[in-house]
Amino acid sequence: MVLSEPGWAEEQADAVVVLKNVSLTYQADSDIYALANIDLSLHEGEFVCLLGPSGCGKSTLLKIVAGFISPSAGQAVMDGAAIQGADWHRGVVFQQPPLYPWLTTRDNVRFGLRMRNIPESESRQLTEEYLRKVGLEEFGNHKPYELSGGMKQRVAIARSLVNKPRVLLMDEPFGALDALTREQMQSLLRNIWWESKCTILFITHDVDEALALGTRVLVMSKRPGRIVKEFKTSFTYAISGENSNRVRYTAQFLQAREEILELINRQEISYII
Ligand SMILES: Nc1ncnc2c1ncn2[C@@H]1O[C@H](COP(=O)(O)OP(=O)(O)OP(=O)(O)O)[C@@H](O)[C@H]1O
Repeated sequence: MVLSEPGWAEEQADAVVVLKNVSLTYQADSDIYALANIDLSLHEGEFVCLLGPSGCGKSTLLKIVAGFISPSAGQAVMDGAAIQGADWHRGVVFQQPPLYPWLTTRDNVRFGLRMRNIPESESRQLTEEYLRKVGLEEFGNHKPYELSGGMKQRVAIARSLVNKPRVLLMDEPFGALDALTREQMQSLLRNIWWESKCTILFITHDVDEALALGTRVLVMSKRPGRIVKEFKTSFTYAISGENSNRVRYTAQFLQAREEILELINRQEISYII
């Protein structure tokens, strides 16, 4: 594993999304400085995990990339054009999947395709393909209340992926799941990422999850959030192979884990002081 500080210049090549000197201030009773001077590039096919103390601006950063909010300063760009509003090229998955309770699994997955007026036969074929990919082909006619938490999250993932987005933005998608389901979902996501080659930005509070999935792990400072350290990682490849769990106990994995935890804890402590 190579450890290195974030470098703006070297990150420009083959970037899908670029945030350049982005800051975000929420206008509340008093101004809330959520993000400060963020320089970040997401490259084609990367799996970038974002960690940091609670309230440091992770979701804010993701919302800027999604196009839900605009930076107060700086630029957010995708494929060379300013990000302006939400767009199906950037799929978003939240911790609590906002599924339509009155629609079946199949219709929830198809919803975005219908909005985009994709022809019926193509939409049907894509929906079945993605239901299969997330292992829900037998639950197409179920309503959300008939599904477990992990299954609902599978629907949310399929609903985003069915649009074949170039970028998938995930805000603590497995945070509410039990440990076993969480590991199964990580494995499912890793396979989908590998197969689809889409670029993923993934927020988590779980250092092990970030190291097990990411090809790059970014650690943010306390608010106003800045990216303070970047770890290039490749554990995800080994974990996808045989004897996967051994990787989690290797010296490299444990060292990276300790370093990241120490960085975050340092931020949390100085935040309290
Ligand atoms: N719409 C808003 N209006 C005002 N302040 C906001 C708004 N959204 C977020 N904030 C504030 O901005 C800061 C960053 O919030 P954000 O949700 O981005 O942090 P986070 O790192 O994702 O937090 P957590 O890890 O706890 O989910 C927090 O202090 C939060 O209270």
